[in-house]
Amino acid sequence: MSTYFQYPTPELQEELKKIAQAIVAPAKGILAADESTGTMGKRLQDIGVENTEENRRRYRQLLFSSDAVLSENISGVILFHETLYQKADDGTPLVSLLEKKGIIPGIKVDKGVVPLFGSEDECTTQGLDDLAQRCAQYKKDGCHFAKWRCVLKIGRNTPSYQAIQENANVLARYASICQSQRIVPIVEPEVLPDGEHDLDRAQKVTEVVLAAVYKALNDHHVYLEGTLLKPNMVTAGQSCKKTYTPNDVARATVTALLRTVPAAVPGVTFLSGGQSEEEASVHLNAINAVDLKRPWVLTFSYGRALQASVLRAWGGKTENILAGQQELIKRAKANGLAAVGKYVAGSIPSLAASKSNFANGQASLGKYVAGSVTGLGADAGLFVANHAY
Ligand SMILES: O=P(O)(O)OC[C@H]1O[C@](O)(COP(=O)(O)O)[C@@H](O)[C@@H]1O
Repeated sequence: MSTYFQYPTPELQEELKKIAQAIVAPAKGILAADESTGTMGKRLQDIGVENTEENRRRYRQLLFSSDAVLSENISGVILFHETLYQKADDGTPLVSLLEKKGIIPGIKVDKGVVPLFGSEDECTTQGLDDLAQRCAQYKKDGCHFAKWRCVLKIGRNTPSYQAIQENANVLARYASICQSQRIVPIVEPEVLPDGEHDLDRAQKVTEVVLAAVYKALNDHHVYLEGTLLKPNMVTAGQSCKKTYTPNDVARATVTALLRTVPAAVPGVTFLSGGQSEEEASVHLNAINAVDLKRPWVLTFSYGRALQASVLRAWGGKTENILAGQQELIKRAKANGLAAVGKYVAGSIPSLAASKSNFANGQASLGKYVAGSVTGLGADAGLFVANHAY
Protein backbone atom coordinates (compact mmCIF):
# COMPACT_ATOMS: atom_id res chain seq x y z
CA MET A 1 0.00 0.00 0.00
CA SER A 2 1.46 3.33 -1.01
CA THR A 3 1.12 6.20 1.43
CA TYR A 4 1.93 8.86 -1.14
CA PHE A 5 -0.37 11.87 -1.39
CA GLN A 6 -0.17 15.66 -1.52
CA TYR A 7 -1.82 18.13 0.78
CA PRO A 8 -3.60 21.05 -0.94
CA THR A 9 -1.31 24.02 -1.62
CA PRO A 10 -0.81 26.35 1.36
CA GLU A 11 -2.96 29.00 -0.42
CA LEU A 12 -5.83 26.57 -0.86
CA GLN A 13 -5.55 25.35 2.72
CA GLU A 14 -5.68 28.95 3.92
CA GLU A 15 -8.71 29.78 1.78
CA LEU A 16 -10.67 26.71 2.91
CA LYS A 17 -9.77 27.22 6.56
CA LYS A 18 -10.82 30.88 6.48
CA ILE A 19 -14.22 30.08 4.97
CA ALA A 20 -14.88 27.29 7.49
CA GLN A 21 -13.86 29.48 10.41
CA ALA A 22 -16.01 32.39 9.23
CA ILE A 23 -19.05 30.10 9.11
CA VAL A 24 -18.54 29.01 12.71
CA ALA A 25 -17.67 32.46 14.10
CA PRO A 26 -18.90 32.96 17.70
CA ALA A 27 -22.71 33.08 18.10
CA LYS A 28 -23.26 32.36 14.40
CA GLY A 29 -24.64 29.44 12.45
CA ILE A 30 -26.25 28.45 9.18
CA LEU A 31 -29.74 28.91 7.78
CA ALA A 32 -30.43 25.76 5.73
CA ALA A 33 -32.75 27.06 3.00
CA ASP A 34 -31.81 24.32 0.54
CA GLU A 35 -35.04 22.34 0.60
CA SER A 36 -35.40 20.50 -2.69
CA THR A 37 -38.53 21.20 -4.73
CA GLY A 38 -40.40 18.25 -3.19
CA THR A 39 -39.50 19.11 0.40
CA MET A 40 -40.39 22.77 -0.19
CA GLY A 41 -43.74 21.60 -1.56
CA LYS A 42 -44.45 19.92 1.75
CA ARG A 43 -43.54 23.07 3.70
CA LEU A 44 -45.72 25.26 1.45
CA GLN A 45 -48.60 22.78 1.52
CA ASP A 46 -48.65 23.08 5.32
CA ILE A 47 -49.48 26.80 4.97
CA GLY A 48 -51.83 26.40 2.00
CA VAL A 49 -49.48 27.83 -0.60
CA GLU A 50 -49.01 26.24 -4.03
CA ASN A 51 -45.56 24.82 -4.79
CA THR A 52 -44.70 26.96 -7.83
CA GLU A 53 -41.33 28.38 -8.81
CA GLU A 54 -42.71 31.88 -8.20
CA ASN A 55 -43.92 31.05 -4.68
CA ARG A 56 -40.57 29.46 -3.82
CA ARG A 57 -38.86 32.62 -5.12
CA ARG A 58 -41.16 34.88 -3.08
CA TYR A 59 -40.46 32.85 0.05
CA ARG A 60 -36.67 32.84 -0.35
CA GLN A 61 -36.80 36.57 -1.11
CA LEU A 62 -38.60 37.06 2.21
CA LEU A 63 -35.84 35.17 4.04
CA PHE A 64 -32.91 36.89 2.38
CA SER A 65 -34.31 40.43 2.53
CA SER A 66 -34.69 40.29 6.32
CA ASP A 67 -33.13 43.13 8.27
CA ALA A 68 -29.31 43.17 8.30
CA VAL A 69 -29.40 42.31 12.02
CA LEU A 70 -29.85 38.72 10.81
CA SER A 71 -26.14 38.58 10.02
CA GLU A 72 -25.33 38.90 13.73
CA ASN A 73 -26.35 35.25 14.09
CA ILE A 74 -26.44 33.85 10.54
CA SER A 75 -23.04 33.45 8.89
CA GLY A 76 -24.08 31.34 5.92
CA VAL A 77 -27.14 30.20 3.97
CA ILE A 78 -27.38 26.92 2.08
CA LEU A 79 -29.20 27.43 -1.21
CA PHE A 80 -30.95 25.05 -3.58
CA HIS A 81 -29.71 25.29 -7.21
CA GLU A 82 -32.89 27.03 -8.40
CA THR A 83 -32.57 29.79 -5.77
CA LEU A 84 -28.99 30.67 -6.75
CA TYR A 85 -30.23 31.89 -10.12
CA GLN A 86 -33.46 33.62 -9.01
CA LYS A 87 -33.92 37.37 -8.69
CA ALA A 88 -35.75 39.62 -6.25
CA ASP A 89 -38.74 41.71 -7.43
CA ASP A 90 -36.38 44.58 -8.34
CA GLY A 91 -34.07 42.36 -10.38
CA THR A 92 -31.33 41.95 -7.75
CA PRO A 93 -30.04 38.37 -7.69
CA LEU A 94 -31.27 36.73 -4.47
CA VAL A 95 -27.70 35.71 -3.67
CA SER A 96 -26.65 39.40 -3.69
CA LEU A 97 -29.10 40.08 -0.87
CA LEU A 98 -27.04 37.72 1.27
CA GLU A 99 -23.65 38.99 0.11
CA LYS A 100 -24.65 42.58 0.92
CA LYS A 101 -25.23 41.53 4.52
CA GLY A 102 -21.91 39.70 4.71
CA ILE A 103 -23.65 36.30 4.76
CA ILE A 104 -21.75 33.56 2.91
CA PRO A 105 -23.73 31.72 0.22
CA GLY A 106 -23.49 27.92 0.12
CA ILE A 107 -25.10 25.32 -2.11
CA LYS A 108 -26.65 21.86 -1.82
CA VAL A 109 -24.77 19.73 -4.35
CA ASP A 110 -26.15 16.25 -3.76
CA LYS A 111 -28.86 14.97 -6.09
CA GLY A 112 -30.88 13.15 -3.48
CA VAL A 113 -31.11 9.66 -2.03
CA VAL A 114 -31.55 6.38 -3.91
CA PRO A 115 -32.20 2.88 -2.53
CA LEU A 116 -29.42 0.37 -1.92
CA PHE A 117 -30.70 -2.66 -3.80
CA GLY A 118 -31.25 -5.68 -1.57
CA SER A 119 -30.90 -3.71 1.64
CA GLU A 120 -33.47 -3.27 4.38
CA ASP A 121 -34.81 0.00 2.91
CA GLU A 122 -31.44 1.74 3.22
CA CYS A 123 -30.03 4.29 0.82
CA THR A 124 -27.06 6.17 -0.52
CA THR A 125 -26.84 9.64 -2.03
CA GLN A 126 -26.08 10.37 -5.67
CA GLY A 127 -24.55 13.31 -7.54
CA LEU A 128 -20.80 12.66 -7.92
CA ASP A 129 -20.63 12.38 -11.70
CA ASP A 130 -20.40 16.05 -12.77
CA LEU A 131 -19.64 17.39 -9.31
CA ALA A 132 -16.27 19.00 -10.08
CA GLN A 133 -17.72 21.01 -12.99
CA ARG A 134 -20.76 22.05 -10.96
CA CYS A 135 -18.55 23.13 -8.03
CA ALA A 136 -16.32 25.17 -10.35
CA GLN A 137 -19.39 26.99 -11.67
CA TYR A 138 -20.92 27.47 -8.22
CA LYS A 139 -17.66 29.00 -6.98
CA LYS A 140 -17.73 31.48 -9.89
CA ASP A 141 -21.35 32.23 -9.05
CA GLY A 142 -20.51 33.16 -5.44
CA CYS A 143 -20.83 29.96 -3.38
CA HIS A 144 -18.01 29.20 -0.97
CA PHE A 145 -19.30 26.13 0.76
CA ALA A 146 -21.44 23.11 -0.14
CA LYS A 147 -23.59 20.51 1.53
CA TRP A 148 -24.18 16.82 0.81
CA ARG A 149 -26.62 14.80 2.92
CA CYS A 150 -26.45 11.06 3.49
CA VAL A 151 -29.12 9.26 5.47
CA LEU A 152 -28.76 6.28 7.82
CA LYS A 153 -31.59 4.51 9.59
CA ILE A 154 -31.71 2.81 12.96
CA GLY A 155 -33.52 -0.54 12.95
CA ARG A 156 -32.94 -4.04 14.28
CA ASN A 157 -30.47 -4.78 11.46
CA THR A 158 -29.60 -1.27 10.37
CA PRO A 159 -27.54 0.66 9.64
CA SER A 160 -25.80 -2.17 7.82
CA TYR A 161 -22.08 -2.39 7.15
CA GLN A 162 -22.86 -1.81 3.48
CA ALA A 163 -24.77 1.42 4.15
CA ILE A 164 -22.21 2.74 6.65
CA GLN A 165 -19.26 2.13 4.30
CA GLU A 166 -20.99 3.31 1.14
CA ASN A 167 -22.24 6.56 2.68
CA ALA A 168 -18.89 7.28 4.36
CA ASN A 169 -17.10 6.78 1.07
CA VAL A 170 -19.46 8.91 -1.00
CA LEU A 171 -19.17 11.73 1.56
CA ALA A 172 -15.37 11.52 1.35
CA ARG A 173 -15.38 11.65 -2.47
CA TYR A 174 -17.75 14.62 -2.35
CA ALA A 175 -15.56 16.43 0.20
CA SER A 176 -12.40 15.83 -1.80
CA ILE A 177 -13.98 17.11 -5.03
CA CYS A 178 -15.34 20.25 -3.30
CA GLN A 179 -11.93 21.10 -1.88
CA SER A 180 -10.33 20.69 -5.31
CA GLN A 181 -12.67 23.49 -6.47
CA ARG A 182 -12.01 25.82 -3.46
CA ILE A 183 -15.32 25.00 -1.82
CA VAL A 184 -15.65 24.01 1.86
CA PRO A 185 -17.60 20.74 2.11
CA ILE A 186 -20.16 20.35 4.86
CA VAL A 187 -20.31 16.63 5.51
CA GLU A 188 -23.79 15.52 6.58
CA PRO A 189 -24.26 11.91 7.66
CA GLU A 190 -27.75 12.10 9.20
CA VAL A 191 -28.80 9.25 11.46
CA LEU A 192 -32.59 9.57 11.31
CA PRO A 193 -34.60 9.94 14.52
CA ASP A 194 -37.33 7.52 13.36
CA GLY A 195 -37.84 4.53 15.63
CA GLU A 196 -38.30 3.28 19.18
CA HIS A 197 -34.60 3.07 20.05
CA ASP A 198 -33.29 4.68 23.22
CA LEU A 199 -30.58 7.32 23.64
CA ASP A 200 -27.85 4.75 24.19
CA ARG A 201 -28.57 3.01 20.88
CA ALA A 202 -28.67 6.37 19.06
CA GLN A 203 -25.30 7.28 20.55
CA LYS A 204 -23.68 3.98 19.55
CA VAL A 205 -24.96 4.17 15.97
CA THR A 206 -23.85 7.80 15.66
CA GLU A 207 -20.38 6.84 16.91
CA VAL A 208 -20.04 3.96 14.43
CA VAL A 209 -21.22 6.14 11.54
CA LEU A 210 -18.95 9.08 12.41
CA ALA A 211 -15.94 6.80 12.92
CA ALA A 212 -16.46 5.39 9.40
CA VAL A 213 -16.92 8.89 7.95
CA TYR A 214 -13.64 10.18 9.41
CA LYS A 215 -11.75 7.03 8.35
CA ALA A 216 -12.98 7.63 4.79
CA LEU A 217 -12.18 11.36 4.90
CA ASN A 218 -8.66 10.48 6.02
CA ASP A 219 -8.31 7.79 3.35
CA HIS A 220 -9.28 10.42 0.74
CA HIS A 221 -6.79 12.93 2.22
CA VAL A 222 -9.48 15.48 2.87
CA TYR A 223 -8.06 18.59 4.54
CA LEU A 224 -10.07 18.49 7.76
CA GLU A 225 -9.37 22.09 8.80
CA GLY A 226 -11.28 23.11 5.67
CA THR A 227 -14.41 21.06 6.36
CA LEU A 228 -17.44 21.23 8.66
CA LEU A 229 -19.56 18.37 10.01
CA LYS A 230 -23.36 18.51 9.98
CA PRO A 231 -24.55 15.63 12.15
CA ASN A 232 -27.74 14.75 13.99
CA MET A 233 -27.78 15.48 17.69
CA VAL A 234 -27.94 12.23 19.64
CA THR A 235 -31.59 11.95 20.64
CA ALA A 236 -33.74 8.92 21.44
CA GLY A 237 -35.99 7.62 18.63
CA GLN A 238 -39.20 9.57 18.08
CA SER A 239 -41.27 6.67 19.41
CA CYS A 240 -39.05 5.80 22.39
CA LYS A 241 -40.99 5.48 25.66
CA LYS A 242 -38.18 6.71 27.90
CA THR A 243 -37.69 10.39 28.66
CA TYR A 244 -34.39 12.26 28.60
CA THR A 245 -33.36 15.72 29.69
CA PRO A 246 -31.51 18.23 27.48
CA ASN A 247 -28.43 17.49 29.59
CA ASP A 248 -28.74 13.75 28.73
CA VAL A 249 -28.93 14.64 25.03
CA ALA A 250 -25.99 17.02 25.35
CA ARG A 251 -23.82 14.47 27.16
CA ALA A 252 -24.60 11.70 24.64
CA THR A 253 -24.00 14.04 21.70
CA VAL A 254 -20.71 15.53 22.86
CA THR A 255 -19.43 12.11 24.00
CA ALA A 256 -20.16 10.63 20.56
CA LEU A 257 -18.35 13.52 18.88
CA LEU A 258 -15.37 13.36 21.27
CA ARG A 259 -14.87 9.69 20.43
CA THR A 260 -14.96 10.14 16.67
CA VAL A 261 -14.46 13.68 15.33
CA PRO A 262 -10.86 14.91 15.12
CA ALA A 263 -10.05 18.19 16.86
CA ALA A 264 -8.71 19.44 13.50
CA VAL A 265 -12.32 19.91 12.37
CA PRO A 266 -13.16 23.57 13.11
CA GLY A 267 -16.87 23.21 13.66
CA VAL A 268 -19.94 21.07 13.97
CA THR A 269 -23.17 22.55 12.65
CA PHE A 270 -26.07 20.39 13.83
CA LEU A 271 -29.18 19.68 11.75
CA SER A 272 -32.48 20.00 13.61
CA GLY A 273 -33.99 16.72 12.38
CA GLY A 274 -37.63 17.45 13.18
CA GLN A 275 -37.11 18.91 16.64
CA SER A 276 -39.34 21.85 17.42
CA GLU A 277 -37.73 25.28 17.23
CA GLU A 278 -37.53 25.53 21.01
CA GLU A 279 -36.15 22.00 21.47
CA ALA A 280 -33.45 22.63 18.90
CA SER A 281 -32.39 25.82 20.73
CA VAL A 282 -32.55 24.23 24.20
CA HIS A 283 -30.56 21.17 23.09
CA LEU A 284 -27.90 23.28 21.36
CA ASN A 285 -27.58 25.38 24.48
CA ALA A 286 -27.22 22.27 26.68
CA ILE A 287 -24.54 20.96 24.30
CA ASN A 288 -22.59 24.17 24.79
CA ALA A 289 -23.02 24.10 28.56
CA VAL A 290 -22.24 20.44 29.31
CA ASP A 291 -19.13 19.76 31.43
CA LEU A 292 -17.16 17.94 28.73
CA LYS A 293 -14.26 18.97 26.49
CA ARG A 294 -15.34 20.70 23.29
CA PRO A 295 -12.42 21.20 20.87
CA TRP A 296 -14.68 22.33 18.00
CA VAL A 297 -17.28 25.10 17.69
CA LEU A 298 -20.73 23.57 18.17
CA THR A 299 -23.45 25.49 16.37
CA PHE A 300 -26.49 25.12 14.12
CA SER A 301 -27.39 24.52 10.48
CA TYR A 302 -31.14 24.36 10.87
CA GLY A 303 -33.83 24.13 8.25
CA ARG A 304 -37.16 23.46 9.93
CA ALA A 305 -36.08 24.77 13.36
CA LEU A 306 -35.40 28.22 11.86
CA GLN A 307 -38.31 28.36 9.46
CA ALA A 308 -41.42 26.83 11.04
CA SER A 309 -42.56 30.12 12.60
CA VAL A 310 -41.55 32.13 9.52
CA LEU A 311 -43.75 30.02 7.27
CA ARG A 312 -46.66 30.18 9.68
CA ALA A 313 -46.40 33.98 10.07
CA TRP A 314 -46.07 34.56 6.32
CA GLY A 315 -48.82 32.23 5.07
CA GLY A 316 -48.03 33.29 1.51
CA LYS A 317 -49.36 36.84 2.04
CA THR A 318 -47.42 39.94 1.01
CA GLU A 319 -48.72 41.89 4.01
CA ASN A 320 -47.12 39.31 6.33
CA ILE A 321 -43.58 39.49 4.96
CA LEU A 322 -42.27 41.62 7.81
CA ALA A 323 -43.92 39.37 10.41
CA GLY A 324 -42.22 36.34 8.83
CA GLN A 325 -38.85 38.08 8.83
CA GLN A 326 -39.24 39.00 12.49
CA GLU A 327 -39.79 35.33 13.35
CA LEU A 328 -36.60 34.39 11.49
CA ILE A 329 -34.59 37.01 13.33
CA LYS A 330 -35.95 35.77 16.68
CA ARG A 331 -35.00 32.14 16.07
CA ALA A 332 -31.60 33.14 14.69
CA LYS A 333 -31.00 35.15 17.87
CA ALA A 334 -32.11 32.25 20.11
CA ASN A 335 -29.77 29.82 18.33
CA GLY A 336 -26.93 32.34 18.27
CA LEU A 337 -27.21 32.54 22.06
CA ALA A 338 -27.45 28.73 22.30
CA ALA A 339 -24.26 28.42 20.26
CA VAL A 340 -22.41 30.16 23.08
CA GLY A 341 -24.37 28.50 25.91
CA LYS A 342 -26.35 31.63 26.80
CA TYR A 343 -29.89 30.80 25.71
CA VAL A 344 -32.51 30.78 28.45
CA ALA A 345 -35.31 28.32 27.62
CA GLY A 346 -38.53 30.10 26.64
CA SER A 347 -36.93 33.56 26.63
CA ILE A 348 -37.55 34.21 22.92
CA PRO A 349 -41.10 33.10 22.16
CA SER A 350 -41.98 32.58 18.51
CA LEU A 351 -45.14 31.51 16.71
CA ALA A 352 -44.40 27.82 16.26
CA ALA A 353 -41.69 27.43 18.92
CA SER A 354 -43.02 24.20 20.44
CA LYS A 355 -44.51 22.62 17.30
CA SER A 356 -42.73 19.38 16.42
CA ASN A 357 -41.34 19.44 12.90
CA PHE A 358 -41.04 15.68 12.77
CA ALA A 359 -42.94 14.00 9.95
CA ASN A 360 -41.53 10.52 9.47
CA GLY A 361 -38.72 8.79 7.61
CA GLN A 362 -40.45 9.09 4.27
CA ALA A 363 -40.35 12.87 4.50
CA SER A 364 -36.82 12.88 5.89
CA LEU A 365 -35.67 10.82 2.93
CA GLY A 366 -37.19 13.29 0.49
CA LYS A 367 -39.72 10.68 -0.62
CA TYR A 368 -42.76 12.35 0.82
CA VAL A 369 -45.83 12.31 -1.38
CA ALA A 370 -48.07 15.27 -0.65
CA GLY A 371 -51.02 14.25 1.50
CA SER A 372 -49.93 10.63 1.84
CA VAL A 373 -49.19 10.83 5.55
CA THR A 374 -51.80 12.13 7.95
CA GLY A 375 -51.84 12.50 11.71
CA LEU A 376 -48.80 14.78 11.99
CA GLY A 377 -50.25 16.09 15.23
CA ALA A 378 -50.04 12.62 16.75
CA ASP A 379 -46.36 12.38 15.90
CA ALA A 380 -45.86 15.85 17.30
CA GLY A 381 -47.45 14.92 20.61
CA LEU A 382 -45.33 11.81 20.97
CA PHE A 383 -42.09 13.55 20.25
CA VAL A 384 -42.69 16.36 22.70
CA ALA A 385 -43.76 13.87 25.38
CA ASN A 386 -40.53 11.98 24.93
CA HIS A 387 -38.31 14.95 25.55
CA ALA A 388 -38.91 16.27 29.03
CA TYR A 389 -37.44 19.47 30.37
O1 LIG B 1 -34.69 16.27 1.63
P1 LIG B 1 -34.08 17.56 1.19
O2 LIG B 1 -35.01 18.37 0.38
O3 LIG B 1 -32.73 17.39 0.59
O4 LIG B 1 -33.90 18.45 2.52
C1 LIG B 1 -33.28 17.97 3.64
C2 LIG B 1 -33.08 19.11 4.62
O5 LIG B 1 -32.32 18.56 5.65
C3 LIG B 1 -31.33 19.49 6.10
O6 LIG B 1 -30.09 18.95 5.77
C4 LIG B 1 -31.49 19.69 7.59
O7 LIG B 1 -32.76 20.21 7.81
P2 LIG B 1 -33.47 20.18 9.24
O8 LIG B 1 -32.67 21.10 10.12
O9 LIG B 1 -34.86 20.67 8.95
O10 LIG B 1 -33.43 18.75 9.71
C5 LIG B 1 -31.53 20.77 5.29
O11 LIG B 1 -30.30 21.37 4.96
C6 LIG B 1 -32.29 20.28 4.09
O12 LIG B 1 -33.11 21.26 3.59
